[in-house]
Amino acid sequence: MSPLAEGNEPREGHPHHPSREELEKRLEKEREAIEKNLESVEHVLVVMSGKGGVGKTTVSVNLALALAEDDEVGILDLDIHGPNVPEQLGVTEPPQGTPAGLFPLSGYRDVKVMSIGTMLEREDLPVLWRGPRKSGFIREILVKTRWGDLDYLIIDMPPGTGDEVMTALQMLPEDARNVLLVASPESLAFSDVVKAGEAVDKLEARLIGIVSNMHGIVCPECGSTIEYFSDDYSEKLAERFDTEVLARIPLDPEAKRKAEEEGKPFVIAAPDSRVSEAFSELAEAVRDRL
Ligand SMILES: Nc1ncnc2c1ncn2[C@@H]1O[C@H](COP(=O)(O)OP(=O)(O)OP(=O)(O)O)[C@@H](O)[C@H]1O
Repeated sequence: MSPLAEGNEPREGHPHHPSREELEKRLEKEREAIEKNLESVEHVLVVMSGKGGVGKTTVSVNLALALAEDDEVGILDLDIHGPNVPEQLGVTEPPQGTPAGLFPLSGYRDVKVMSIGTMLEREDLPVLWRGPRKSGFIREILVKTRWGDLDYLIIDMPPGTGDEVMTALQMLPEDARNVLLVASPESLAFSDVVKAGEAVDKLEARLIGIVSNMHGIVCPECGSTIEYFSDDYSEKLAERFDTEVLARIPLDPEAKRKAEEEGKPFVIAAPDSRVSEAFSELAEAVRDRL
């Protein structure tokens, strides 16, 4: 409802607060544009987590690269406050903006990247935006990005279930609302991931599975994976949401060292590591479920 009584709108050229109906119409038009825009994309996968730092971006980037071994892949980074995707995929230039839309640049393995990370004037300054501006930005990116033909588009969300997640899931067409939840085997993250799982349901999205990150540690001496929790909370999550743990990604110190040294993701810097193997398994499971 407009704050002004109906029949008493501001004069032409005066500040105008759009009514709920006007807003709904605008959103509907944008939804249609997004649907049209995604016609050239075969599958969309939204990567979410309930908690920061569990490895959502690591999973998005390495999964994208594992899929890109055989398929055309794009990645949309919607983590407005911590956009790390371009850097991890070796993209430093901003996307090409033309009247026909925004054209993503390609990183390693030709993965197409779209992120606010390469659009900012100053990388060292924070983005201090309130909810409506973030939502507007996400809608604009979804409307304007020209992905071209893709087999998979991975969307890396910020942690939690805030404005960005709600906007993206509400604007995506129904068949694009496929969610992969990143969890960890420990109890600490459990209740937060449960909330994210509940949000998936409320936002009428489809949970395709759970990935348990930092699941055990790879012994640098013998190469076996050492479990360090007696209970597996990712399994409990899968039971709760009637889904499956699609992959268990270990913490691999040796792969991490190589990745740090080269400044590249695990799958590129340490292709033969246990962690890269786990990402290939995840890619297979994702292919099966989409
Ligand atoms: N399986 C793993 N093995 C080793 N290190 C990992 C693994 N997964 C993630 N990390 C490291 O943990 C840190 C956090 O990961 P990442 O940035 O992917 O988390 P995130 O959930 O996206 O964080 P944010 O909440 O900031 O969005 C990074 O330094 C990453 O390299």
